[in-house]
Amino acid sequence: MFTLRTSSLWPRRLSGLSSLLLPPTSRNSSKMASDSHWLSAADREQLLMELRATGWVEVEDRDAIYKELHFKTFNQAFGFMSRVALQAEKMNHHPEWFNVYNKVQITLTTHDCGGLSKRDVKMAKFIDKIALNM
Ligand SMILES: C[C@H](O)[C@H](O)[C@H]1CNC2=NC(N)=NC(=O)C2=N1
Repeated sequence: MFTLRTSSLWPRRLSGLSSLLLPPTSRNSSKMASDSHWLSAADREQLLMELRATGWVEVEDRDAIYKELHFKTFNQAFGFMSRVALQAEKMNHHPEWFNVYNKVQITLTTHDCGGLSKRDVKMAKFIDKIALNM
């Protein structure tokens, strides 16, 4: 792990460089953090319109989106869930879901901010893409 040691004499004008010297994961974490913030009103309108078009609906009593997927077989449904599970781990963003045989019910929301964030949109688009290819 790379740590940047700066003395109190560190020239202020250079202090801004310290964030550039941090390993990329540290910089990305701020991006990741912004992705888990509540959607802005403008983003919300546009992004939810796109998701409604592919069958996502807004949940009534919470800031979340929901979709029900039906597959030909349980194996296809489980295979779909396995692929989504790997993506969820990769994104550190997990669906709330329920499976009975060939049916998968999915609710997406960001627990860290108590509502919808860009991560939910990214996960929903991933789910739509995977479901099409099952
Ligand atoms: C500690 C861990 O990073 C957090 O709890 C992650 C895990 N998966 C998550 N999934 C979802 N849907 N929302 C979150 O806020 C979230 N946070």
